[in-house]
Amino acid sequence: MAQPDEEAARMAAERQSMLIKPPGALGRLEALAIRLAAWQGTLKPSADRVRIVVFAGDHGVAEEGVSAFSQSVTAAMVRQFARGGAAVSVLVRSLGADLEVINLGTVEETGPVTGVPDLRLGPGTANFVRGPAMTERQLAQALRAGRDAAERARSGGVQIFIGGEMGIGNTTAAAALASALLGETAEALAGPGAGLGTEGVRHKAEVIRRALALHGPYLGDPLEVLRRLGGFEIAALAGAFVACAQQGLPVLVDGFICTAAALAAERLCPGAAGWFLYAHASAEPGHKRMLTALDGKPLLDLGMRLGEGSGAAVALPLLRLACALHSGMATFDEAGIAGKAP
Ligand SMILES: O=C(O)c1ccc[n+]([C@@H]2O[C@H](COP(=O)([O-])O)[C@@H](O)[C@H]2O)c1
Ligand SMILES: Cc1cc2nc[nH]c2cc1C
Repeated sequence: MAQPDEEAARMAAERQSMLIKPPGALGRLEALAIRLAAWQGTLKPSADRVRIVVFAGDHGVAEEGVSAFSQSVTAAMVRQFARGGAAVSVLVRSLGADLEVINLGTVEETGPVTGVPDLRLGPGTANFVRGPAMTERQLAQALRAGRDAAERARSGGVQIFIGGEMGIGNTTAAAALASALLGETAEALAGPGAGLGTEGVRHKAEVIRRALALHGPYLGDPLEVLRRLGGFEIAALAGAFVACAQQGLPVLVDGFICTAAALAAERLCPGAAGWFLYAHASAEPGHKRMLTALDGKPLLDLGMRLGEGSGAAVALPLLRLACALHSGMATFDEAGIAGKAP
């Protein structure tokens, strides 16, 4: 695991105390700048070079009727990511960030989509109510795809890594995964996802309960939990997040599904979460429990529940502004302003 630079953190904290403001007056933006300084090993950090990697995949458990949308939406959205019409496409343009989209296995073929490598590991995962979601080989390949994306980002000079996901049914997989990892009930983690009503959420919790009963004896090992209950995109995110932590590349974690992947990453590689920031509180009710388990305090709470990395993209300007204030403000000495009253 990479280690943050504590000397850079100390110097950044000292600089914060010298800037022309009452100590602490910039609230959490101060701690954010200091953490980025420690992660980047520099007094004046920046969050200019950012990459969003969206992993897409379909879920066998969708056949249980756990989503308000049809699986064809997953492939359709992959095409939109590339064509520029999706929310994340607009956000990356607006932020000047890079976007990578990786199809790990949609039910519908997307056809050739410019700029989207087709790493399909199958036509979606298997239905985990009947057996494991992935084979060992599929899990290894998904983890590898995530690791490769993190390594490309690192070697490309990216300063902040954002993972995104697209997969109809993936809030069921994320809830099942988190339920197994946290020892929480299915009811505590099942929510509306992309748009279920009350009865739909009740059915979704029942489906998760059945899956947990089936896989129960094998849920002691986080890798096996990921293989049995996860998804291609969730495993890829977990692989990417572990690799980011190992290389010292900070991660801005998006919503419900990405946080489930962050939880899996922390269980696979304890200490990895030391490199994660949580962008926002998803409207999906179970998200809070995952954040509590990770001791994560989201930056924003806008009621978002889109995925695609969109919540992280929306939070990115806060990181940039924290860095700009930290680097650009004058110190009391420079401004010739007296400090505290004698
Ligand atoms: O990121 C979130 O917090 C979030 C919360 C609810 C839904 N989503 C998105 O909605 C899709 C999954 O919803 P569902 O109901 O099909 O499981 C998937 O493509 C996610 O990106 C995302
Ligand atoms: C249209 C649509 C877009 C999405 N983007 C991420 N998840 C999504 C789910 C749906 C249904």
